[in-house]
Amino acid sequence: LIGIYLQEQRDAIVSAFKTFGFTRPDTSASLQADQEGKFLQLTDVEDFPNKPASTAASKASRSLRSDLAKPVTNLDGSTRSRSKRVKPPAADSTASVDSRPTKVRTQGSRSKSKRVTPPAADSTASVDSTATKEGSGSRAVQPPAADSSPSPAATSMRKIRPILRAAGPVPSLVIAGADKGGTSEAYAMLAREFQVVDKGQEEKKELGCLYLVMHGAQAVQQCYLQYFGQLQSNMSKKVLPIDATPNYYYSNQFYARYISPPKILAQVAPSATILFLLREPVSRARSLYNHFLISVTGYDLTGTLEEQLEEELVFLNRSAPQTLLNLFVDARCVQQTDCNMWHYWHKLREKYQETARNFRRNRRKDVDNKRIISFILSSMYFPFIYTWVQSFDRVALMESEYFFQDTSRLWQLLQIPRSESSEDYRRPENRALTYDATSQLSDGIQKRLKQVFHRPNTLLRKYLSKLETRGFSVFPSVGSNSWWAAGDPLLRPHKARKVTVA
Ligand SMILES: Nc1ncnc2c1ncn2[C@@H]1O[C@H](COP(=O)(O)OS(=O)(=O)O)[C@@H](OP(=O)(O)O)[C@H]1O
Repeated sequence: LIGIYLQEQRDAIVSAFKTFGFTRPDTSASLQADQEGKFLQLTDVEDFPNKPASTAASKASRSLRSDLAKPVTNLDGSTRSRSKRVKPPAADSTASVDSRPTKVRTQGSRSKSKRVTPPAADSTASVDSTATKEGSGSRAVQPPAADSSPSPAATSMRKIRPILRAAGPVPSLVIAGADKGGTSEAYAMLAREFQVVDKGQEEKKELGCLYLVMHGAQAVQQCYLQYFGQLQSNMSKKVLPIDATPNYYYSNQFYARYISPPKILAQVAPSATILFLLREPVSRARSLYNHFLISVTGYDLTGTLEEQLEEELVFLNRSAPQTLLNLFVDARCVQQTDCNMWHYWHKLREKYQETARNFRRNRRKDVDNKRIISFILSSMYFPFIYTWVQSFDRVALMESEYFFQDTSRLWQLLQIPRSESSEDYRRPENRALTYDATSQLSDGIQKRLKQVFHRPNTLLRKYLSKLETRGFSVFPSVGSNSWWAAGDPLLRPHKARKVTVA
């Protein structure tokens, strides 16, 4: 932990130096370019360090293993065949977990005195249909057959298959984004098929354990222990510990400038699969706007969607954010070993809050310090995806629109045997909610949105294509018809309808 802390501090100091224009000689050329606001050539994306994420993940896991005194519970017999044995948590250590209130606990009712006991070795059914019995009742996932030149499909299977193995009281699957990308439906489909939290826990889509990132990896791990500590198959269902908190990908609530949430999560759950459902940015903005308009309080949401977007576009076109934006959008900073992208991201967001508040103050008197939602920045997916891939080698990505067309594609993506159910798992409010005229966008703003998303979407497409060749699951394939293949948001024609709330 001291090592991580020192590394974070070092990143912070170097980032601060860069922000103020002081650089080390070896990075001065790129910073010079940054400050001139020049974009990297697109070809540079292809030159992104092809650092195998597994190295990062295993390094992170190694460091946590030595740091965390408390061993994790093994949920699946298959892990017993590993050379390293995982011990169940001691009863007293569990008590200390439970006695420490966390932010997450306040979100739902949790039993404070719950003791975590190790599940019976054979109680958890392996999810993998290829699992075979090994030894006395323990189950193991068969390693993929060795192939000399794996096809992308075969490689992606290899990447994804480990999802089917529960590896302790930590999530096997994290649906990390995007909010409004269809994550509730994806979660509901999985929760219908699998036991997702332990029986004493209320089923909850967004566990939010990573919100504790400021308190370190151990706090995150302890939070998961509450949900998954006693996770066992209830016989009718197989086990798949899931955390589906869709704004993890851009760390909505962390404000942990010098901490990389994916890095911390990789220390806690290095073998987790990270799923992203990426919705076309403008549809996402529209959906987000309606969501906040109708069911969320505590944010300063005024005016129509167009007015909100206008504000953000004006901000993004100013010269000061441009420099930050270029650093952020290109994920250029991530390519330097001494730079933390999250620093630029949070700075950018903070500046937006400040600027938008000033815009609003000029128009009306009653502006307070409520948070202001950004509809554009968080849909610039590329830098986020990039940093997540640096920490995890099991990442699956699907275009939301592709998922909406046929939700059973989720089973394919995750290599889970197909479910026959064709139920609509959408939240009732999502099913009943329709947009009203306040989400209409003029041609002028659509054109400007197209421009602002051109660069991030192009980078995303290039990067996804690279990931695909590296064997990551990307659905649909980057070559086929998708909004990211188009390079620009599709800006589909949109009919105004009456708002009805269920
Ligand atoms: N099958 C299917 N077909 C079409 N649209 C679908 C489907 N499943 C989910 N959705 C739409 O996804 C939006 C909700 O996304 P999330 O569940 O990720 O939202 S949230 O972030 O958890 O609040 C929400 O979008 P909007 O209706 O545009 O707001 C849902 O309607």
